[in-house]
Amino acid sequence: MTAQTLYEKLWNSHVVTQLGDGEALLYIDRHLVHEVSSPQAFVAMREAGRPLRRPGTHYAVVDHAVPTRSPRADGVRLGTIADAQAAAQIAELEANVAEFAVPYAQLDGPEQGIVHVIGPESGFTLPGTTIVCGDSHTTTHGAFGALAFGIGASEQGTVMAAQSLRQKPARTMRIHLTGTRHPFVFAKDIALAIIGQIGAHGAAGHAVEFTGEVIATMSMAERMTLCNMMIEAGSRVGLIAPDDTTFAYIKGRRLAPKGAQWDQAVAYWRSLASDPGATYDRTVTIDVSALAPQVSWGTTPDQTLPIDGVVPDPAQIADATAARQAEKAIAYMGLTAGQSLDSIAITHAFIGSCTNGRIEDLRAAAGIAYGRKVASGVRAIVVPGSAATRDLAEAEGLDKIFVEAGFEWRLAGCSMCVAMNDDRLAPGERCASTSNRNFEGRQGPGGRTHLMSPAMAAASAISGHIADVRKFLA
Ligand SMILES: CC(C)[C@H](C(=O)O)[C@@H](O)C(=O)O
Ligand code: SF4
Repeated sequence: MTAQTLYEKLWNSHVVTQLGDGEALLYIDRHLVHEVSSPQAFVAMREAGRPLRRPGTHYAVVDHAVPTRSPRADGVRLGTIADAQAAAQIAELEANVAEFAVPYAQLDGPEQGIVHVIGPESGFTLPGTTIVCGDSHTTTHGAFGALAFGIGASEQGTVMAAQSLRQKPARTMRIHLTGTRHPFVFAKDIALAIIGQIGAHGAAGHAVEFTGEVIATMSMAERMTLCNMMIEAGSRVGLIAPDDTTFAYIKGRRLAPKGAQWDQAVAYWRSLASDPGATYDRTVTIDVSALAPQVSWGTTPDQTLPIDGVVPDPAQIADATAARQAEKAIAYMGLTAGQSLDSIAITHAFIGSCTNGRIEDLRAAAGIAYGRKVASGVRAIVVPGSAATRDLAEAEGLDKIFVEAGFEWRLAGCSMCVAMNDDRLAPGERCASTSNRNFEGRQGPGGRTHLMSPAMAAASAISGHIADVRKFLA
């Protein structure tokens, strides 16, 4: 048999039937649901008078609209949400999951959190499965060796009714990471450097698989950060072959296989790795040894440079379109060509999101915040990716480190990653952010976003300007 890549194995094992024209009917194992993208699909099911084909294969949560502060000490309750639109979205999701018997991570329950954080934490995300969600950052789950991708509202309805989707296979792209990184260069820096190099559409049409010795050194949190960001390079699929790190992460989680099933599962999961000699349509090799921490200066994630760089001069950019885009981005961002990136003053710092709201991210930020103070004039918020992450962080005392340093310690949710809840920037405000998108208005109309790692965002909060975290190395 010909050597297969991880992607090909996942694809082939889920094809129900070939439909012609290169399309296949693909079996969908699991569907994650959140309040923003799911309402239409439930309406369609209701109108068609259909039940869900396999209710237990869906898992719903509220994350985008939830406030991260509550007048109640024990968390957010529907009745305490002031924003009428947010409250309505959450109420609708709750009514839908009750009507269609979809398992639901309660708003005030122990598994609430960002959909891409709680999927893995609950053991819902498993290697070898197909996972979909009406959300572009579903790429995150590929870190487990699952074929996971974002889908639209009508496709969500199809999955609910038929447990399958028409799909065309993607081309394959291998991103091979070699070398040894600086201790303050994280998965986020590597992701931003990749996007900076290949462009915001550089992986379009491709399923990306990460390989190389750097992956072996990464925790699941870092692997998820990498895969999460691949949608910002245009790829709907980011993949990493499951290994012992993956299995150690999954073992014992609520929905993970147990007993003899566990052993069978691990044996199968091990077989998913790309075969020696498997070929990819494209390969990009990146040596991480010389990488500096990265920061975005513009309004697309590929407008990113090493922290020791300067805001580019559009006049020096040869490509006319890129030059125009740079000019527009510099104007929106209120920057000056030639200005050093580590001199840009900030008003906000946001540590959180499905990219960087996991316990490892909070530890990295707390390591920088410890014994220091947020600069005056900066509002810094730390938003755990899930209630479970928040509990774990509190058990480790991270909340105290943050609060003593002047950071606000919040409840779980998407928060300032996306302007769909109370946490947002006002026009002209500038944020050092650990999220994944720096589009115009992403964190609030007129707000300015600089993407970076949690350690960099903490260093920036303390410095009052975008700062090189390597200067904090004791
Ligand atoms: C609201 C949702 C559909 C959206 C997405 O698809 O990613 C959001 O999560 C985002 O990050 O922009
Ligand atoms: S944290 Fe941000 S990127 Fe992730 S699902 Fe929420 S809004 Fe989307």
